[in-house]
Amino acid sequence: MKGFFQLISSTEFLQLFSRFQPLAGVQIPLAEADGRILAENVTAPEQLPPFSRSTMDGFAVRARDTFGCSESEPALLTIVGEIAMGSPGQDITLKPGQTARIWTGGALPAKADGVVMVEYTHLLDDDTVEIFRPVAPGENVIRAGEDFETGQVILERGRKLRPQDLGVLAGLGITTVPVYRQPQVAILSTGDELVPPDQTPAPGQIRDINSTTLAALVREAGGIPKQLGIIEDSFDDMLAACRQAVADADMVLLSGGSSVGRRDFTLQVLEELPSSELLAHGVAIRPGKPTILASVDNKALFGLPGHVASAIVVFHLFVRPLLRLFSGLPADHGLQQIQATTTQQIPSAIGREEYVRVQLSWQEPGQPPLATPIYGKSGLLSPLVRADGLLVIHRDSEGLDQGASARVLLFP
Ligand SMILES: Nc1nc2c(c(=O)[nH]1)N[C@H]1C(S)=C(S)[C@@H](COP(=O)(O)OP(=O)(O)OC[C@H]3O[C@@H](n4cnc5c(N)ncnc54)[C@H](O)[C@@H]3O)O[C@H]1N2
Ligand code: MOO
Repeated sequence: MKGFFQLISSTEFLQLFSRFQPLAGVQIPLAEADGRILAENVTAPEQLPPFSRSTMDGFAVRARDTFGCSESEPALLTIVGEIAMGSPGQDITLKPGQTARIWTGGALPAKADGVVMVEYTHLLDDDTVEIFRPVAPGENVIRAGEDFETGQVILERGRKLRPQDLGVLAGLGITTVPVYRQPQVAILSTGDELVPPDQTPAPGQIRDINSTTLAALVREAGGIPKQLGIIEDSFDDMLAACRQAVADADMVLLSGGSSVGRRDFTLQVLEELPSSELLAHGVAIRPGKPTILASVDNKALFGLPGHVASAIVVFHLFVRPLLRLFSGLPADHGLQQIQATTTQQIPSAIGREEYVRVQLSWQEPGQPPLATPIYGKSGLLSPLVRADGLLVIHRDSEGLDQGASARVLLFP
């Protein structure tokens, strides 16, 4: 008799990922690097900024020339020039008692170490300025290399690039970036009852939901989804489709046909693929028990449960971590987690880790949010549409009392 699950724990399931490696690195244009994961450390090839710059409009000074000055006893300085924007400040060297006009972002003249804001000055004539407030050395100046020094590691491998990171790279003239290749994920739905969303189902048929939800989840997790459509419950069709999918993608998500139904070929198909290794068939979680994982070299094939909610839950718990591993990130779900307080008793059966869809309501600041379970069969989407996240109940627990504190994984 085929198809009895050999349930492993969610922790054991995640440990299976140790056999997979991140995808290779590729060089991409800086303009396309937002949100991508760095595949190498990046060091600064030069200083940023390359020269000391003023942060204010005013007068570049030798700070000690302003010491002790005030409204009643201004310092008198001789204006020896103006630093035009984009011109090298070092063309001018300040001698004691001298100053130069400067604008925000302008390059400091040689020997200058501070800038007096124009508000605290008064022009006596074209060559002489009164200074009413002293400045300390370094005041109103960003010194050369203050952001980054030459040779400093500025961004580390495994970092998800953010807009400010791209700004640093632009500032340093790094216009191609080494990032991990994004995983290509083939998505296949199986079932004779399925029709594409743009078709009207005949009696007994339903529209394919999982292809759409899984593609969106893949994209959100940093992968590139390829929807390959619906395959009928035929062993030969499924094997051919999977062979092609494995050849073209880094990961294959098959939904439906993972359970013990008469025509559930997923397991056989995954076992039949050349060089495939079945890693798991069944995981002790609810929903999501009939989840399959197989590998073909460094490629992963998931048989996800057909029930629409189960497929989403399994994606968050297992597909997301492996997509992150392929992308160069830690092999965890990467979802935000919070502690929440239950508004009612939540029963659970011993033996399977339970992921309860919950709606959160926020109390006063500093108080944990309240979590209210939204019950519904795993073939329904409405509970997930209303839910903010998944509350986790340990597999050895019979459930939670009202007012208990529990961990909630937040949907991205
Ligand atoms: N006797 C048993 N029956 C079932 C068991 C079990 O242990 N013993 N497990 C149940 C659980 S739990 C789940 S989850 C499902 C898993 O089923 P399969 O992965 O084999 O998927 P199917 O049977 O093909 O479909 C289940 C259900 O989901 C609908 N479905 C499938 N694909 C899609 C799609 N792309 N879009 C929308 N809906 C889809 C399908 O029509 C079925 O209604 O098995 C239980 N049964
Ligand atoms: O475990 Mo199934 O995946 O309930 O829905």
